[in-house]
Amino acid sequence: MTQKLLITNAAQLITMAGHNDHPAKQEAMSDLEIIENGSVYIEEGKVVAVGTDEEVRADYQDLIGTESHIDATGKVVTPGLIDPHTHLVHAGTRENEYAMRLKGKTYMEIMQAGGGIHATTRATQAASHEQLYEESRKRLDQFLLHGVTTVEAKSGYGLTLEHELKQLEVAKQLDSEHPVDIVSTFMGAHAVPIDEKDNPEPFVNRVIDEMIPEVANKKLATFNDVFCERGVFTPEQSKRILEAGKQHGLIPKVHADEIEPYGGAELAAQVGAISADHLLKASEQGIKDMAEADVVGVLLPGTAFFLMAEFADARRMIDGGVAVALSTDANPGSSPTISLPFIMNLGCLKMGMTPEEVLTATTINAAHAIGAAGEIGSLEPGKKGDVTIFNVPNYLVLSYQYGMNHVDTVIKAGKALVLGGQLQ
Ligand SMILES: N=CN[C@@H](CCC(=O)O)C(=O)O
Ligand SMILES: [Zn+2]
Repeated sequence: MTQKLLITNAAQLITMAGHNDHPAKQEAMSDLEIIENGSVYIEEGKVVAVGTDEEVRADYQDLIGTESHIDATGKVVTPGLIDPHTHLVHAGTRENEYAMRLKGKTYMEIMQAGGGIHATTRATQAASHEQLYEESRKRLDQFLLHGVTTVEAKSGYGLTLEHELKQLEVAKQLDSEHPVDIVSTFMGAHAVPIDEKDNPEPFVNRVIDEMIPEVANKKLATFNDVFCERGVFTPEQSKRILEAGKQHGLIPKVHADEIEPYGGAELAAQVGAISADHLLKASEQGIKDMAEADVVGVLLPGTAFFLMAEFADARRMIDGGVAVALSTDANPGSSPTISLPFIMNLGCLKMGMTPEEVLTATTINAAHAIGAAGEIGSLEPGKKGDVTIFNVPNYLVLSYQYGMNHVDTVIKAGKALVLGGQLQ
């Protein structure tokens, strides 16, 4: 039987149409392409028709009132939200470090003393494939309940070939078994193993000579990411790792200028990265380089919030011509949340973004940050039938009422998986 779904009469249908070739920049980030009293028809997982209720309803009258009909009267309909930067697959939590930070220890001090990423690495190495799968599956359910239909997921808590592969294989299995789509990133260069911290070169060489070829050979990742930060990987080491990935078809991404200005944004532009992420301390030159090289700036305000750091200057980046996307950075150390709607609140309240810009940043621009704008990120004929319906009368309420989950319905490839805020 043909799979059909008709969504009718949304108070606002936010389509985000028209930005498939390039991410939205500057004024275009405010261009939501809203249809009032809008309807969408999805068939076999793909969007077929988008328009006013009058236009669309006429062709699909027979579905009204059936199981294949969702009445969105009084609600806001958007493309399924996309989270373009997560550390989804990991074991355990680090609330003990949170308590230490509240007493004055810094994130980097904790990491350099063997905690931080190293603590989660120990837990992730010790966890079985099944344990990691189960922990991560629960997080994916939470993402779905918060309106997210696609996430990027990084490795980087394995730090050996065996355990990096384990993380990526868990992500692959989740991608095929859980309705939320996963796009994978290899991040073997997330930290230098603590017992090698005084001599990182052999580890850098293992990432380049052993891990990257094997990950690429097994087709376990699309992207290759590196934590370019003082005390972690230098710009020179990062560049070697990213160039090596390119040789094996892995597209570069950079954890850039998170703790201090370190040339990460400049490096992302130089190597042709698809995105540079964090950017709290990005330099003027780095922002200029990113705008010119079309590197998407993935901003993670949850991390600044949770590390009690100064927020990235989204306003300066958008005005300077950088296409901005937003993400949770979901991870156990610097941003233990899966709430993309809360990240949207922070985008407005702490980074100078407008309600229109944060919607663009979590839909079409987020799709561009993971190279998926041809398939997701907007509601246009031919795209995946991924839809989020919010129980609010207009989109301004989403960024105005903060810390709340207004998600009512989530549709993945034409199938309703969340109804009335509940997983089905
Ligand atoms: N900054 C580097 N990596 C992660 C944090 C990882 C962790 O603390 O476990 C991030 O993006 O914030
Ligand atoms: Zn990260």
